[in-house]
Amino acid sequence: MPTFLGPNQYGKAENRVVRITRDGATHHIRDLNVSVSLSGDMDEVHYSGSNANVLPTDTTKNTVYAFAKEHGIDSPEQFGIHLARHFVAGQDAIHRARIRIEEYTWERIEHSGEGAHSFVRKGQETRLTQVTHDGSSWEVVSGLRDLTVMNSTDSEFRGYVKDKYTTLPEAHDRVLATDVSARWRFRWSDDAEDAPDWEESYVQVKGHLLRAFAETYSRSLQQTLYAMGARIIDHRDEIDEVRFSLPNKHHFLVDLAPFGLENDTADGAVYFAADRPYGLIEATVLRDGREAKIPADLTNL
Ligand SMILES: O=c1[nH]c(=O)c2[nH]c(=O)[nH]c2[nH]1
Repeated sequence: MPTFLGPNQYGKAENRVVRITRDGATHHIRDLNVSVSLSGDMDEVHYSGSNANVLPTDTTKNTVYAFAKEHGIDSPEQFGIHLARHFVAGQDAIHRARIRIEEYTWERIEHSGEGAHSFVRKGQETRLTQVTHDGSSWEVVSGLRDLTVMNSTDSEFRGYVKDKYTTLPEAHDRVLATDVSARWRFRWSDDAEDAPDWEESYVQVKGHLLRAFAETYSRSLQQTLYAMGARIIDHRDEIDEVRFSLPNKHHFLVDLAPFGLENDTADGAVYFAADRPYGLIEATVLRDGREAKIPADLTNL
């Protein structure tokens, strides 16, 4: 045969599942986007069209909804683990399952009426997880995207390389803003070990990331990135690796001199918030002795 089949996977992408739990008049929402990718003995479906090993993608979709009802959704990670285990353990031909989940969070609307069943979608970050299972080992990489943060001072950028094309003035006091996209890999990889408390872990990791952003006097976004990753690794024993992709959301001082106005950071200034181009700062922070496994390009995860 002049050709042969390379890596392949299949499944149902972007199953939108909303699970309401009732606790008397108080309701709880979990709102997920779940993508299932399966791989294994799938040569024949590609070569000859035999579907003998193919669990339909439609069935994988149904499984997501049935599991949400039967088992509930304690955390995106736990839900992903449950699904991955089911597909690999339940089908001889399926050797590996990868479950990707995005979670959209809802905040309770405080009001003086009856019941606790009104929510407003939180505009902040999207929580993410990816669970991969091959029948024996696990990889859980969680994270977030679109967590927009800004420091209105305590940031500078100077002392950089200058060549004949450099025009950027040194900044002694600038705005530092970014949309944080981060992924962190858990050490847990074996059913036999105790799994982390996924909910607690997420809240704590996000808190450390934000506090490191706020508390680091920044000489560059690179330095701030490292401080955020190092703080997570230092405080969260369950995590071995953190990867960031941080667009530098540039805020340029507007030239108001033509209008006889000084525009100086020292007494509060007016900025032009540019949307593109943007600096893009990406790096991984690792626990000593560990290897980088999260893909360099987070759009692939
Ligand atoms: O924090 C920064 N890092 C850079 O590498 C860089 N380059 C640049 O033009 N501005 C900035 N800011």
